[in-house]
Amino acid sequence: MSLSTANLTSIANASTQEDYSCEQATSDLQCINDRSAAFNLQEWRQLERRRLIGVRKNLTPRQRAQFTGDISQYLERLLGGATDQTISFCWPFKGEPDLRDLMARLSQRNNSIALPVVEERSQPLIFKSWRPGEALDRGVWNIPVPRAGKTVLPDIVLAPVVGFDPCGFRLGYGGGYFDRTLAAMAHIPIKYGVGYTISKIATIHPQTHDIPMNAVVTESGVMWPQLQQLGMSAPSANLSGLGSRNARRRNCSMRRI
Ligand SMILES: Nc1nc2c(c(=O)[nH]1)N(C=O)[C@@H](CNc1ccc(C(=O)N[C@@H](CCC(=O)O)C(=O)O)cc1)CN2
Ligand SMILES: Nc1ncnc2c1ncn2[C@@H]1O[C@H](COP(=O)(O)OP(=O)(O)OP(=O)(O)O)[C@@H](O)[C@H]1O
Repeated sequence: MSLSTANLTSIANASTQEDYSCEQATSDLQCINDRSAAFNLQEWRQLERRRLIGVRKNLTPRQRAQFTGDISQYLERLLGGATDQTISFCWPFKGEPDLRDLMARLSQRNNSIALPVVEERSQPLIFKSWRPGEALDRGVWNIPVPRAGKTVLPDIVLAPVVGFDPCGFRLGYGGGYFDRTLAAMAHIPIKYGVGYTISKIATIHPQTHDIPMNAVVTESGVMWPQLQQLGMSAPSANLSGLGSRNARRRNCSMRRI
């Protein structure tokens, strides 16, 4: 038996409430698992993505501009001292924050800007260097990609979020591209999620392949995941398929520091 769309939607809605904790979300999932072995996490994620992109698209142009300005400022402060760093950004897509001005400012300060390219579906992304003003081509999903940049490995990866949770896990568009890419990189870059506060949910129900961000930057500030003490009323292992690599990140809060 699979869960009805109405049930999934009510769980998705409940999980957006501020006082709805990771623990609560996990025990709800246990409940669902008890009732139906067929709880479909992929289906749940798909619904959550659709809902969160809808919420994001409902921001007014004025709100979006205001939030984007605040996010850029927090990011600039966070990366302020950066020189000689390779920083990957994303060309704005589907209502993501538009960080093109920040790309230009950081580029002027001797950093290299890179943009991700989907060379092959379901494979890691590659990053190509790009300077503001240089030619772009239309890539997969029509997202602009550098025409002539060389392939680089970023020191800092800025990853737009469709959703994020207090443990710093992100939900993207469902291709698994950032997770695949980060898993394949020989040297581990600093990873910052970038998005709006309205995209925060109680948990993305992380799986073994999900790689958490070091911090998530929103218009409210730089949010750092804080792990709660282990062993505190942690439900039994293996809920929602949480792999051992991510098992420590079950119960977190986020702090602005
Ligand atoms: N601005 C930006 N550029 C980016 C990313 C991103 O998150 N933001 N990516 C980060 O990875 C890569 C592109 N990833 C994407 C993955 C899926 C879809 C997409 O639209 N997918 C379809 C179907 C998804 C599905 O399989 O269910 C859709 O949503 O209709 C778009 C971009 C590289 N460039
Ligand atoms: N390292 C990996 N190796 C192989 N498959 C992976 C890896 N990471 C993720 N995937 C697969 O990609 C699919 C989508 O993953 P997920 O739901 O985490 O996407 P997402 O985080 O929303 O997307 P994205 O990372 O592109 O923003 C899943 O089926 C998952 O198994």
